[in-house]
Amino acid sequence: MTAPRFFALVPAAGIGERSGAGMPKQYVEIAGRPMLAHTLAALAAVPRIAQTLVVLSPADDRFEGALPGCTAWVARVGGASRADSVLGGLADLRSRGATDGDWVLVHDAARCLLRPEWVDALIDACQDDDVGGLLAQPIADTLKAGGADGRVTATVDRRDKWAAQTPQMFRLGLAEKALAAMGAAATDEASAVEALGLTPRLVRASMANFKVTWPEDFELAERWLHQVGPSSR
Ligand SMILES: Nc1ccn([C@@H]2O[C@H](COP(=O)(O)OP(=O)(O)OP(=O)(O)O)[C@@H](O)[C@H]2O)c(=O)n1
Ligand SMILES: C[C@](O)(CO)[C@H](O)COP(=O)(O)O
Repeated sequence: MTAPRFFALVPAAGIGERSGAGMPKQYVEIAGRPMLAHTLAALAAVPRIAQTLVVLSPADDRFEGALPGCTAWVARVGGASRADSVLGGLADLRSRGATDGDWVLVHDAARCLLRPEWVDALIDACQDDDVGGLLAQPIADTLKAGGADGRVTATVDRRDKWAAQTPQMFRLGLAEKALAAMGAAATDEASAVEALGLTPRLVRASMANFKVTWPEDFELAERWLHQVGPSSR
């Protein structure tokens, strides 16, 4: 039996509506480079990852101009939801020779502060696991549930709560089966795997691995990137 390989899959087919950027947020420049370029550079710095596949929207006309010379594989198979885009990417990986037993690390294009050492920590923690797992961060704030009127409806016990991040690492066959069963309702791979009755492993990362979502997040990401410095990207 051949050893499983590790592939990264970066869904980058979103429109970035909440960011207010007026363009897909993965192409907004942060510290002089499109956000997507930072994300791919972090994954390229992980020697155990055999190859990274970027999933773009079929209508994407920015990628080649924004990331010239990019050596990642590209598949224009993005769908209406993140889950659809990931499923399209998994099928593309399969068409390139990946098999059920290979590991796939799905990572949001929008988490551009990823550090290679967190990816290594995830792989170390999960490569012998029966299920797989994800980077995550224990909740540090008191958690409130809110109603449509903008008022608190409850304070939620935070003691066992984690904020799910990416990469999320599962075997190709399991990720495909789980996402196909749950469909667009799956906001991440782990929730789809959980719906099959399995328990993904939580691997602590850092708050710095946040997802650029809102307009103010671009400046925050830029500040972090300047602190980390270009040499480690
Ligand atoms: N149909 C979609 C929706 C999202 N994504 C990707 O999934 C990641 C996480 O999604 P999110 O942060 O929600 O990005 P957007 O969907 O672009 O943002 P918004 O919801 O504000 O429109 C992003 O890298 C995004 O490009 C995708 O590939 N295909
Ligand atoms: C996958 C994810 O980043 C984990 O926190 C998140 O679920 C993506 O959610 P979004 O609503 O598509 O941004």
